[in-house]
Parts: sequence; structure tokens; C-alpha cells
Amino acid sequence: MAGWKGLLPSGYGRQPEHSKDKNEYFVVFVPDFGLNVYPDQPTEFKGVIEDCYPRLVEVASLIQEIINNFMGLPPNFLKEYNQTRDMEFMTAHRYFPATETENNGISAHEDSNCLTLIFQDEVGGLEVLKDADWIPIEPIEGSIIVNLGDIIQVLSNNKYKSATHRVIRKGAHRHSFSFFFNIDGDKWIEPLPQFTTDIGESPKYRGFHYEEYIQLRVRNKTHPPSRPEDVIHVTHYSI
Ligand SMILES: O=C(O)CCC(=O)C(=O)O
Ligand SMILES: [Fe+2]
Repeated sequence: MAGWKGLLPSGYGRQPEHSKDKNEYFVVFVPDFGLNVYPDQPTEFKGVIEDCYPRLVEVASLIQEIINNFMGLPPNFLKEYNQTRDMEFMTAHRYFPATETENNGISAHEDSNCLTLIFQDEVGGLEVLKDADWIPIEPIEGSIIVNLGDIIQVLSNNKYKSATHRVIRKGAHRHSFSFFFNIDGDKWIEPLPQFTTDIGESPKYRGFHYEEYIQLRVRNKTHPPSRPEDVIHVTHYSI
């Protein structure tokens, strides 16, 4: 838990006035750590969240195994590399209706973690960047959207892309729910030999401790740089 302590408070939050992102959110960390702040009402809230939590871990672990296999890694490689389940968190977002002059919900970004599960309501607005075009991710009831994050991009030496995505606000309030499957802050992240030396490719990133990277990413939010080129992305570690 060391990685998150003091970085992101749990519970309700709203983007600061200076932020271009227009949403409010509710953050939940690993329930066993006892750091979560829940509302009193509705009374079922805490129980439902804490019931969902291990199921989300289970689904994400299964998807990690599928990713392990399509990356061509030895069986259970990612499972053994990513053993600690301390850094997961989930966020419920509410995006306010667009106004006549602006519609930014969440600016374009990549998630810094391993993989994210997103559940969205019927309003829509999530978009993913593909070959310079923004593709809307149309709501499909009962579906889960899976985004690969920066860790997979670095491990695979750019073979698998961390999804660049954003939320455009529509005419109605939009609700979504994201579960961020993560890795321990102590972990050293660098391109794996399977994607570099074994195939004669040079690494595209220098190694880093994950905790250092998330601290830089949180700083992007708490102290937004005035120049867009100073916002930290995983390319900070590019060689
Ligand atoms: O609300 C969504 O659909 C996406 C949220 C998101 O991208 C994030 O919180 O990183
Ligand atoms: Fe995201």
C-alpha cells in the first residue's frame, strides 16, 4: 500500500476548478486496508462495493492470464511477476452534461497500470485513439471494456500499445466505473528479454520503479504543468 498512501484520498472527490476535466468521482482502494471512506447512505453501499471487489480482482487476473498468453510469455509469467494485490483501486465517475462551449470529460491519456476494466452506462462518450482517429466506444449493455496500460506497453517494448483514451461529455450525465488492475510500487519495470535481446531488438525504455512513475503521474494532476509538453507520460523513460 506504500505506493498510494497520501497520494490519492479515498472517497468522494471533484476535479479542481483549474482542471480541464469536468467530472466528480468516488475512489475505493483495497477494502482490507481499511482506508476507504464510504457514505452512510445508501446503507448497502459499502457491502456491495466490498462484494464486487474480489470479483473484479478475479476477472482482471483472468484477463492478465489471457494477455500473458497472447504476448507469448511462459505460462503464469505475469501472474508470478505481478503477485501483490495491494495497489488496485476503482473509481466511479460522473461526467456532467456538455455545455455549449466545452465538452471535455477526461483529457486524452494512457493508464499507467497493467490493465483497466471499464463499465459504462448508455450515455457514451469514451473514445480510443487509433491511427490518429478517435473511435467512439459505443455502449453495449453487459460488456466490459479492457484497456491495456503503460506497464504492458513497456514490458512488451511497444509491441502492445497502452490505449490512448478520453471521455467527451454528451448531453446527459454519464456514469462509468473503472477498475485499475495494478502492480506493486517496488516493482522494476523494463522491456522483457522476449521483446528485446531474444529477438535482436534494442530496448525502447530504461527501467524504473513503478512507484516513481506513479508519483510523477499523480503530480501531473496535483501540479498540472502549464506547458503540455511537460506532462509526464511513460515516454519519460524512453531511450
Ligand atoms: O469514464 C471512463 O469511461 C474512463 C475513465 C478513465 O479513463 C480513467 O479514469 O482513467
Ligand atoms: Fe483512463
